[in-house]
Amino acid sequence: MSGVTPPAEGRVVWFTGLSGAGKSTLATALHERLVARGERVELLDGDAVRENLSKGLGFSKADRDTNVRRIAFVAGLLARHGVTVLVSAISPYRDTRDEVLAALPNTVEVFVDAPLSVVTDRDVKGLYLKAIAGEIPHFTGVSDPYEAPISPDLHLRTDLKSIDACLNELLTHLGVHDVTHA
Ligand SMILES: Nc1ncnc2c1ncn2[C@@H]1O[C@H](COP(=O)(O)OS(=O)(=O)O)[C@@H](OP(=O)(O)O)[C@H]1O
Ligand SMILES: Nc1ncnc2c1ncn2[C@@H]1O[C@H](COP(=O)(O)OP(=O)(O)O)[C@@H](O)[C@H]1O
Repeated sequence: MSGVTPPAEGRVVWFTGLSGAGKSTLATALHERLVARGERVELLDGDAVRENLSKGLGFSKADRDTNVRRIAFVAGLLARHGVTVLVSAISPYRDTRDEVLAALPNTVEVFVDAPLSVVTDRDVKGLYLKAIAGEIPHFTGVSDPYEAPISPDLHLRTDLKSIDACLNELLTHLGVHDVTHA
């Protein structure tokens, strides 16, 4: 047997919340900071995942659950090799979220939270207007459920705090002493 020590398991930081709540913004900012520190980190973002790993899936409960389980599977493979994995996905169903998080190592569940009125005003992708007009069926928060985490590791109110303030909370929670932005 060789004496190569396997890397310690990586963390999985799982961002959940409504469309437009700020998951991608915060996950991308955190990714940037961790990369700058030389950490091995990968971002699994809802949009990119749906264009590749989950291409063809829709937004029924069954399809969303499949999407979330696929993301968790890949996150687990990466984490096993010492990679920090940042997941950004609405992941609206509590039972599925709890199930996949329980099976992953070193998880941090981040509830990225802003009221529906705020995300509708932001309407980052112009989808809420269409969803409210009935043009997008099963739209989370409008015509499909979002089940908020009951006791997330971190609860970030993005309507009350700036991006920088949220990012600092994340870094503090992860125990990251940010030398690059001191
Ligand atoms: N019906 C419906 N409901 C919610 N979201 C919708 C829908 N149709 C398309 N979109 C766009 O898809 C993005 C959400 O994909 P996710 O993979 O994160 O969703 S899920 O976790 O499988 O529920 C989501 O992206 P984000 O805004 O980044 O959350 C939307 O842009
Ligand atoms: N504290 C905050 N954290 C994250 N995003 C914020 C915050 N405050 C305002 N925003 C804005 O909200 C929007 C969130 O969009 P996005 O990150 O794409 O959301 P999601 O990935 O959850 O769909 C962006 O335009 C971002 O600039």
